[in-house]
Amino acid sequence: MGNAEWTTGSGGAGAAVPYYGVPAAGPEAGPPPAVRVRGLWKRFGEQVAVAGIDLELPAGRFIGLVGPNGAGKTTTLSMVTGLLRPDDGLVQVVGRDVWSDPVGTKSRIGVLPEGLRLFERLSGGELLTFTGRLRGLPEGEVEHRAAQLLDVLDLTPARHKLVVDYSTGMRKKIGLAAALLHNPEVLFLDEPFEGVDPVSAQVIRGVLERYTGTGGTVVFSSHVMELVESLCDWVAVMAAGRIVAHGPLADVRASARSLQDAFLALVGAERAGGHDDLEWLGGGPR
Ligand SMILES: Nc1ncnc2c1ncn2[C@@H]1O[C@H](COP(=O)(O)OP(=O)(O)OP(=O)(O)O)[C@@H](O)[C@H]1O
Repeated sequence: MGNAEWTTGSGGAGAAVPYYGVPAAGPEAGPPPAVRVRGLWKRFGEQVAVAGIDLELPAGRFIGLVGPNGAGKTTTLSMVTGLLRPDDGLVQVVGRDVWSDPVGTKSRIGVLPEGLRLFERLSGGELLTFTGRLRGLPEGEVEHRAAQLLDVLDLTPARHKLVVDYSTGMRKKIGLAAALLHNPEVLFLDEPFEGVDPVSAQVIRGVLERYTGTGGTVVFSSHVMELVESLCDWVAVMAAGRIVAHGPLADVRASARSLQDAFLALVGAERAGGHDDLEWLGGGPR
């Protein structure tokens, strides 16, 4: 382990959270982190979706937010990107308070949300033109960037096709193009590779690697540990509404053989094993 393990005091419930990165810097210590979250809570009725998390994600990294189903990843990303109002807590993105300065923040971020809703009756090309103009980009610049993004994402042949007729993977790619068009500082992606074929996944991956290689920050959620391990250099692990570990990939993985093993140890490997209650399944009585 590269850095000493220490506790953020996160969770609001007194939980000790392994943190493997550098200590939080004061306001005077250089550029702000891509994301800073303090005491973030969200409940849906009785259900606590996010239980008072603290989180600091450094800029310029490829960051994976991982966790089992229902861990609170989508709820967290929604609150961090200004799509869902927190019950309590502070969210800053590149030093700006998301909830007191939503317009300023949103001009600096790109978002590919879960269940992306697009303007179905526009073509892919029209969608990008519309998005670029909404973002306040000059017309010529929008056309230039849109043409390049369509080309890189293999969507040029489909640029005149209506979005409603796009496949799942094509929708992810046009959504990614729309999120990148204004060259955001931080890109948030909820399950960007879900339903995407391996060729398209490789294309998306190439675009994201180029983006982080030139200083952009990617924060994406995923269940696919192999993918996170091969792409990310920083990981945050969520379980039951809390951050259970975060830091550089190698440190979160620590001595485990893989991120998958470290993940199972962190979120409870016993859940992955015991199937004693299913004695009737398969060879049992019908
Ligand atoms: N709008 C909502 N109303 C009620 N409960 C909700 C709502 N959104 C999320 N939840 C609950 O909050 C918890 C966290 O959900 P969330 O979607 O954030 O998890 P997740 O980690 O993104 O899960 P998955 O990996 O399955 O997408 C779950 O128990 C979920 O049922």
